[in-house]
Amino acid sequence: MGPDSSQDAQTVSQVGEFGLIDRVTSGRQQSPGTLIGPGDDAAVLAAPDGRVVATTDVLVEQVHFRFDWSTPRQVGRKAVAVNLSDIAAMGAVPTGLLVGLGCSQDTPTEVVDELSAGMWEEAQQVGIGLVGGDMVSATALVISVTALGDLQGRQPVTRSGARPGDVVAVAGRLGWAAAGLAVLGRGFRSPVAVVGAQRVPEPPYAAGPLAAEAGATSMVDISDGLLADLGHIATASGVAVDIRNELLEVPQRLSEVASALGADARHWVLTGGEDQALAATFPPEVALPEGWRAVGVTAEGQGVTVDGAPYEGSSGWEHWR
Ligand SMILES: Nc1ncnc2c1ncn2[C@@H]1O[C@H](COP(=O)(O)OP(=O)(O)OP(=O)(O)O)[C@@H](O)[C@H]1O
Ligand SMILES: Cc1ncc(C[n+]2csc(CCOP(=O)(O)O)c2C)c(N)n1
Ligand SMILES: [Mg+2]
Ligand SMILES: [Mg+2]
Ligand SMILES: [Mg+2]
Repeated sequence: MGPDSSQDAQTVSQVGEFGLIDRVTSGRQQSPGTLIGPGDDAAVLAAPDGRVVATTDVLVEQVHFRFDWSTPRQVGRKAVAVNLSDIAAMGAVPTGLLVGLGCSQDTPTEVVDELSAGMWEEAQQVGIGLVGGDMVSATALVISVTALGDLQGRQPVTRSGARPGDVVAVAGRLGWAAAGLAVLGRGFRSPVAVVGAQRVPEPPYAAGPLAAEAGATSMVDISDGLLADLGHIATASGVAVDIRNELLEVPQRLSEVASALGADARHWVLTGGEDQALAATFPPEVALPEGWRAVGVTAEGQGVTVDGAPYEGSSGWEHWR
């Protein structure tokens, strides 16, 4: 953390808006592409490629995280990770982050310090920094992260380029965060791996640019569920997607948690969000890049099926549903 502008302060209202901004911005090492960082009316980042990739995801307390389930540092990491995975899903690398934070006046300054520390931790995994943001009073704790990225000369990999006959592949974990959500939801707080996955995703950041270089025809990150997010590729590309159960590994760890809870591990793998894995389609002649595994195929048609049949039940998370 940067220097404490008010050593004995307990809440954000005692430090004030600008004190809070000082706390989270001072003493931070920005990446060399940051021409102007926090402190002016806007940041200025180098855009080596001439194009800028931009994405925003908002996280709300009680909807996306709970402080009795996760520490503020873990929430900070997750808020950044879910945005960095969207950059990766375009085949880009991240260049900088902007963070909007809303919190009530009695929020302990330590919570903001730790959120900020978590965001910086995740940002530094990919060598970037927080170049700006905003702080406002709010009735619920809300975090809005905007990530910017660079395509490094590659074409963006959209959701709309899949062709019939492509191979559907994934990189990263599937179902782990959903299993962790089930564990936490039943009141267990044990630090098992799946709970760790729900608290802090580990998106396969490098797999996005690798897929783009290998010639992926479409790509998406899995925030809502494999079937739900492949549905966006199916719709945008005008193809049918079929997931093959025999290709879809259900990790032993998930099966163990599922049998302890009386749940279905395969359902978590097919429909669980928040692992921020990547799913992409590749022409059949392409060798899958490192970290990618085939899970299905595309065909003429529409919609997403599992072994040729529509999936019974919800295919993933949808707000307000
Ligand atoms: N309020 C909005 N105004 C304009 N565009 C929006 C708005 N909300 C979402 N979008 C756009 O709609 C598209 C789909 O958004 P969505 O949030 O579902 O994607 P995502 O961020 O990949 O998924 P998730 O939020 O589950 O991580 C994105 O291109 C997003 O920028
Ligand atoms: C307290 C609590 N309750 C439920 C969940 C589960 N959850 C929330 S949002 C989401 C999908 C991605 O969201 P978005 O589409 O906004 O990116 C999922 C699976 C959670 N993480 N924490
Ligand atoms: Mg979104
Ligand atoms: Mg996404
Ligand atoms: Mg979503």
